[in-house]
Order: sequence, then structure tokens, then C-alpha cells
Amino acid sequence: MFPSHDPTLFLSGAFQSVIKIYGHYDLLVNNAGIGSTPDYEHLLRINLSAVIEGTLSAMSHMRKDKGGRGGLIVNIASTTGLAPAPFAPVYAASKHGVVGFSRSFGPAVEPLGVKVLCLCPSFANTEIHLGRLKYVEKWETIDRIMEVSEVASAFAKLVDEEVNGSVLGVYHDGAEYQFRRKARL
Ligand SMILES: NC(=O)C1=CN([C@@H]2O[C@H](COP(=O)(O)OP(=O)(O)OC[C@H]3O[C@@H](n4cnc5c(N)ncnc54)[C@H](O)[C@@H]3O)[C@@H](O)[C@H]2O)C=CC1
Ligand SMILES: CC/C=C\C[C@H](O)C(=O)/C=C/C=C/C=C\C=C\[C@@H](O)C/C=C\CCC(=O)O
Repeated sequence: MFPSHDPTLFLSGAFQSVIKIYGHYDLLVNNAGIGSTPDYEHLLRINLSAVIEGTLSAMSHMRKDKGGRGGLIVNIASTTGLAPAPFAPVYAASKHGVVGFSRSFGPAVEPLGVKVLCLCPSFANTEIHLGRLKYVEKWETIDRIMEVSEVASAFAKLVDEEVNGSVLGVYHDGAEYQFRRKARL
């Protein structure tokens, strides 16, 4: 676990422990995240900076030109990283950041044997919404709040197909790629 005030400070120690025990990294999933809070810098630190920090640390252990074996990094964003989310603008900004970073970093590190994928779930029934679900269920555009197992299946699809730089949206009616690498700058 990271100290809640600064998730990135703890990362290098955590990475070193894994290397010490297992010798290498095959997969990193940057999943930790928090919902809206008045302290927007804290939110950005956890939802965006820690994802960047984790990705950079994993990459430094995975990169083939520095003795690594290559690997896969999966960043968990959100559909609020794909479309405007007026109910959570700062949260949405953090997730847009994760989408943009993942799409950009994947192609950048492909020559080093590392791939970066991004998963963007819509609303799923987890603790991040504790105390807010009743409110959320009233929103007209939400057809159904997903179960975690639906997000897990989409995660398996993303990792199975392993298209570097891709972004998979997960919706109540199924998973659909939003970006598969090629787009104009
Ligand atoms: N539940 C939803 O509707 C959706 C969630 N997401 C994202 O999925 C990811 C997982 O969230 P959920 O499972 O839904 O919520 P959750 O609240 O159940 O899980 C979040 C996890 O992040 C960890 N975490 C938070 N701050 C941390 C810190 N400073 N250091 C270490 N760990 C920390 C928590 O301990 C917890 O295990 C998050 O990135 C969230 O933004 C994305 C789209 C939809
Ligand atoms: C004021 C409400 C404005 C718009 C509501 C809109 O009509 C609507 O219903 C849209 C819903 C879309 C939801 C899509 C995805 C949600 C994804 C999660 O990542 C959100 C998780 C936690 C953030 C919640 C927060 O308060 O920060």
C-alpha cells in the first residue's frame, strides 16, 4: 500500500521488493484510484501521477535494452477519460490524462519490448461509489451499473489481444475498442 498522502514515494521501494523476490516484472496493472475530492492535487497525484510513476518504474525493469525481458503495463482509466463528465470534472481530467499517457507511451516503448494498454470502464459496483450509488442510479443515462465480473472479462480480452496503445471501453452492453493505436495528431 502507498501512504495515502503520496502514492509515488512508496513505489520505488515496492518495485525493488518485487525484483528481489521474483527477479523480474511481466505485468503491471495501475489500478489504484479515488473518486472526487475537494483536494484536486491529491486526486491528480493518485489517479494520474502515480500511474505515470508506476509505468516508468515498471518500464525501467522490463526494457529489453537494459537487460529486461519485456512486459505488459495495463492502466485503468474510465469512460470519464473518453467523454465529458460534468458530474466529476477533475476526476475526468485525471482519467483523460491516463488515456493520453497510455496511448502515447505504448508506441514510444514498443521498441524496448514493452506494451501499454488502457481499460476504460463505465460505472461498476465497487467501493469507490460507497454512499453515492443511490444518487448514481437516478441518473438517466446510466442504463445499468455493471458488476465487477463484467469489467474483469473486458480486462481479460484486452490482455489477451494485447494491441499496444489500445483503449478498451467497458459499457453495460459490452466492451468496445475506442482507440486501436492509429489516430491523427
Ligand atoms: N467503479 C467504477 O465505476 C469505476 C472505477 N474505475 C477505476 O477503477 C479503479 C479501481 O477502482 P474501484 O475498484 O472501482 O474502486 P475501489 O475503491 O474499490 O478500489 C480502489 C482501490 O484503490 C486503492 N487506493 C486508493 N488510494 C490509494 C493509495 N493512495 N495507495 C494505494 N492504493 C490506493 C484502494 O485501496 C482500493 O483498493 C480506479 O482507478 C477507478 O478510478 C474506472 C471506471 C469505473
Ligand atoms: C450532475 C450529473 C451530470 C451528468 C450525469 C450524466 O447524465 C450521467 O448520468 C453520466 C454518467 C456516466 C458515467 C460513466 C462512467 C463513470 C465512471 C467512473 O470512473 C466514475 C467513478 C468514480 C468517480 C465518481 C466521482 O464522484 O468522482
